[in-house]
Amino acid sequence: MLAVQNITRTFNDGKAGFRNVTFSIEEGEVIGILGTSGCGKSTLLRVLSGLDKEYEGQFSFSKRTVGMMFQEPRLMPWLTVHENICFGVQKGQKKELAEELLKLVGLEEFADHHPKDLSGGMAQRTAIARSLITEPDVLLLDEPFSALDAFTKMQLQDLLLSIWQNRKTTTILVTHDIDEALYLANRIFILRGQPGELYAEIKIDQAKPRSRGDVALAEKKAEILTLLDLNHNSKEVKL
Ligand SMILES: Nc1ncnc2c1ncn2[C@@H]1O[C@H](COP(=O)(O)OP(=O)(O)OP(=O)(O)O)[C@@H](O)[C@H]1O
Repeated sequence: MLAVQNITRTFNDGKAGFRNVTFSIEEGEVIGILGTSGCGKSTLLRVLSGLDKEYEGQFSFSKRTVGMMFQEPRLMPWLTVHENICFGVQKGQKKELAEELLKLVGLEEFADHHPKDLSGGMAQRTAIARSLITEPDVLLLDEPFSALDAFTKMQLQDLLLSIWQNRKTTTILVTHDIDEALYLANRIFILRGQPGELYAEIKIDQAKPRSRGDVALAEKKAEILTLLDLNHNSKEVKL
């Protein structure tokens, strides 16, 4: 579905956002991208989305309709929920899909509300529905739930999971949340350094839905923390 070969993004000031990144993704996979702040995760997603064309190296999609979602919902304040979902779609088109998506994200009763009348979680639900209206082959999600409280976040992770179970949309999820990546991803890529490079890949074989308290996932979490240099053995802490 996606083959990325040795791509690097260097900015005008000569600094690279990330470098020498190579990977490939199969159709229907959910890929989590984890890495500490500033290692180039958002930059990588911008390149893959086509928003940023100033990169070296190559990547190709075998199919390519991309849906994108960001940390903040980026809704048009003067449009209703329904109109926001259909934004960019020709008038009168995709009517049934819009209704289906409203139901899917649980906002049927709020279709005529404006963004100012929505909670943060409802606004992100609207953004999820909007990213799906083009029926994308791949969803690119840049920390989509990181501004939400813990409970809303878990609800929306479950919503994303049910969307994936229904549609098997190939998904790349950039996140700071290791538990989120472990809950949703088939593979997790760890970026490290500044500029970031692909440092490790962790495969998560557990079938979905997964239990958030799964012992095997906890072991993977410890492995990831070690890879990120964040798993400090208490014996080594000097006071
Ligand atoms: N337009 C730009 N011009 C110059 N440097 C940039 C630009 N955009 C990003 N960078 C730099 O590229 C590096 C990677 O930034 P990026 O936002 O991709 O990191 P990130 O891993 O997504 O960080 P965070 O997790 O904090 O969102 C940073 O050092 C950043 O300052």
